[in-house]
Amino acid sequence: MATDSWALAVDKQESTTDSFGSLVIRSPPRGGGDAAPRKAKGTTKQVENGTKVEEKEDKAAQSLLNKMIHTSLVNTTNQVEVLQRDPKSPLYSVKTFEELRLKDELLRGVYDMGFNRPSKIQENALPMMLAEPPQNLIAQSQSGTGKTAAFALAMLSHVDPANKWTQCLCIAPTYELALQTGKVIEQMGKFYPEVKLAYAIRGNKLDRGTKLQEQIVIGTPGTVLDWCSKLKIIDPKKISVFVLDEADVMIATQGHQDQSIRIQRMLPNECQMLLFSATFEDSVWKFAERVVPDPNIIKLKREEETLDTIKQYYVLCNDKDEKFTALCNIYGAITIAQAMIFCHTRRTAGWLSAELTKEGHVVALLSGEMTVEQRAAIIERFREGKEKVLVTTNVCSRGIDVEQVSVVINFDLPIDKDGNADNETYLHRIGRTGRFGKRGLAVNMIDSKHSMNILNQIEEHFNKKINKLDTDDLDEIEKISN
Ligand SMILES: Nc1ncnc2c1ncn2[C@@H]1O[C@H](COP(=O)(O)OP(=O)(O)OP(=O)(O)O)[C@@H](O)[C@H]1O
Repeated sequence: MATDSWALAVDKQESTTDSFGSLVIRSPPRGGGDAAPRKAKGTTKQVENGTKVEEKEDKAAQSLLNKMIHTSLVNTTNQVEVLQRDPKSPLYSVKTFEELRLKDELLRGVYDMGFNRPSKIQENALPMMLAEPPQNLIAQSQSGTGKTAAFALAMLSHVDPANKWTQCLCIAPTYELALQTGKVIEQMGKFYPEVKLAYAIRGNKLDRGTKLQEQIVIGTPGTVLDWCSKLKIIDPKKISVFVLDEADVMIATQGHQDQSIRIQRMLPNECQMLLFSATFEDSVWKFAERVVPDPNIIKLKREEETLDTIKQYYVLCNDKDEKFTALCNIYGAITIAQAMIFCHTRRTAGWLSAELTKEGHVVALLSGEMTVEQRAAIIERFREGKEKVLVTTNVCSRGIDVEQVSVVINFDLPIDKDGNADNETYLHRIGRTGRFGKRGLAVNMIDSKHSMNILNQIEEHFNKKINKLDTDDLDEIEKISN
């Protein structure tokens, strides 16, 4: 992978940031008839389309939800691994936005958004993205770590506002994700009176041969491909920065992978290729290598979630009514700041939240048929402490980071599609508690031989014994909360 030509010259960065204008937005169509629905499907309704569709839609909805609910960066426990093409090249790191030598107008945009310092991924990726000659990059870091802001800044930095044609092209997997990213570019470019942004998304109909003047285009692969080829609205040969965002979601969407590669093939060799992903399984990596030749690689590793600070118990019950009684007993015996309760189906979640409400609890219910906006609003209310109990199915529970959650109840244990223990989901669920060094409590409700078997699989997987709790014995429950 090493090449002789690698040069990451920070002192040359100025040359990439010399001319800027303001950002004028070509607005996306509002509520266009063919706008993709924001509702997360992907559950039973989509069965006829097969499991791939389910996965795709959930991933895109989850990703959108993450974007909507992330207000702060996960900054503390991350480590960066930077794999550069030339091992001899220095690892550049910038500690302040000033050190990036951004144009003043861009700096103003950054500070106006409330950013004081670059996040880890920004600190590492931006010097590479702004280097001369342009460097290709594959970057992976979890959701909410500042990737979008990083490449938005890179695109804005590369644009020459005097040139009235599209110079930067960014593709995102869905209509909504493209809009969210567009918003970040709009905000960041607030102080640049000449730079314009256009949305290549369904519903934004332009005539064949229209010569687009916007320097930045954000869109979905299908429409971008049409604009570059059939409709000749963008001249791909004039693109100098190509960003592929959410690569992991992209490949889960049928057709997007091919379309992305077709777009990439139309771009000139010297075009800078940047690819971002929140996760990096093999399939993403293979795709990334096809899209980004000769890449620098940045991976931001999150510290492993650990079960060490979480006390885990199980409760033996015969049916869901007994599980509910056990739950009430736990609530009667210990003070719970906030709790998350996971159910296997929407039906159980709905039933449970109704029962808890009857008992006088203020309950929030989150389930798969809700729109992403509705989910984001519920999660926000829960984070603000307006409700103390969140009952949820698994569908939408990732990305919920609530510090005050002290108890996680697995009303139903997580299982994979083959009916075996879903260890990763278990870790993720109970990892909601016991954060930031606080001690957490996780209680698993067992109501059948099968669920006991699942629990045993989980114990074995994590090599950790889960003790039995007698919820009829109030003293015993009190003890576990100490
Ligand atoms: N340097 C920074 N300082 C403070 N906040 C920041 C900084 N960079 C980004 N943010 C904010 O952090 C949140 C997450 O950033 P961003 O959306 O760029 O993350 P992401 O890694 O792209 O997430 P996703 O994978 O979900 O797209 C946003 O609210 C953004 O405004």
